[in-house]
Amino acid sequence: MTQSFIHIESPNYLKAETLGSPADWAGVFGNNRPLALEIGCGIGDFMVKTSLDAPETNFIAIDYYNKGCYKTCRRIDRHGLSNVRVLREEARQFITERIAKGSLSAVYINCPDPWPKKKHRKRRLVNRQFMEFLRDYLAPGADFYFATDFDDYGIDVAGMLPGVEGFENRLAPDLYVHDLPGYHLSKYMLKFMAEGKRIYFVHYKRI
Ligand SMILES: C[S@@+](CC[C@H](N)C(=O)[O-])C[C@H]1O[C@@H](n2cnc3c(N)ncnc32)[C@H](O)[C@@H]1O
Repeated sequence: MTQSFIHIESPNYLKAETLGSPADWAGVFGNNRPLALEIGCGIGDFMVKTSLDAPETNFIAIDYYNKGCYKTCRRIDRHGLSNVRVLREEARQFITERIAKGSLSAVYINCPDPWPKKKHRKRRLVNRQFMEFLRDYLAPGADFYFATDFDDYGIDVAGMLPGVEGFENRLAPDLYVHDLPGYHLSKYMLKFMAEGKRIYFVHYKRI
């Protein structure tokens, strides 16, 4: 069955091709506040809760899922949020083309696709190569958050990050925790927790 493409009519929905490379985010938001990015925002529930907590931060929420962007925009608009913009974009391409190096104050990745089959693991978004790529776009002191319900993905990322230069573990001596006070729970986290699964939270700082 083919899914119909939803046209998104929202003042907070942007088309990347209308932006510069890198984009002028201060111009987009009309201020020079810190710039945070959520990759794979899904339906936008985490983004709404997180951006409501931090009105002094500008947030970009991206997902390459059209319906997710639509739902995220609906939520953002309903809450009258002016500090979030949504784009239907693939993470690596978007960051490369639209984000200035050293400019992100935080990156959030919640429940990225786990690609559970061994032969598909190389398709996972977060690995050493991705972290070395992302490192250049983070400002000094920027936060990196990763959360997954998938044991093997959580343990892999938690075990890989200490070996990536330029990051400091904010949860040390733990490599990950199953409860991160103050961090909002996303739709997928809640779904997996209801199934009795534990979430692996990882939190690093760019040094
Ligand atoms: C399992 S869902 C989780 C959604 C949400 N973060 C949550 O926790 O409820 C993963 C989402 O990430 C998006 N996604 C996966 N890889 C992506 C990429 N490379 N760039 C942008 N979005 C991506 C998918 O389209 C999907 O909406």
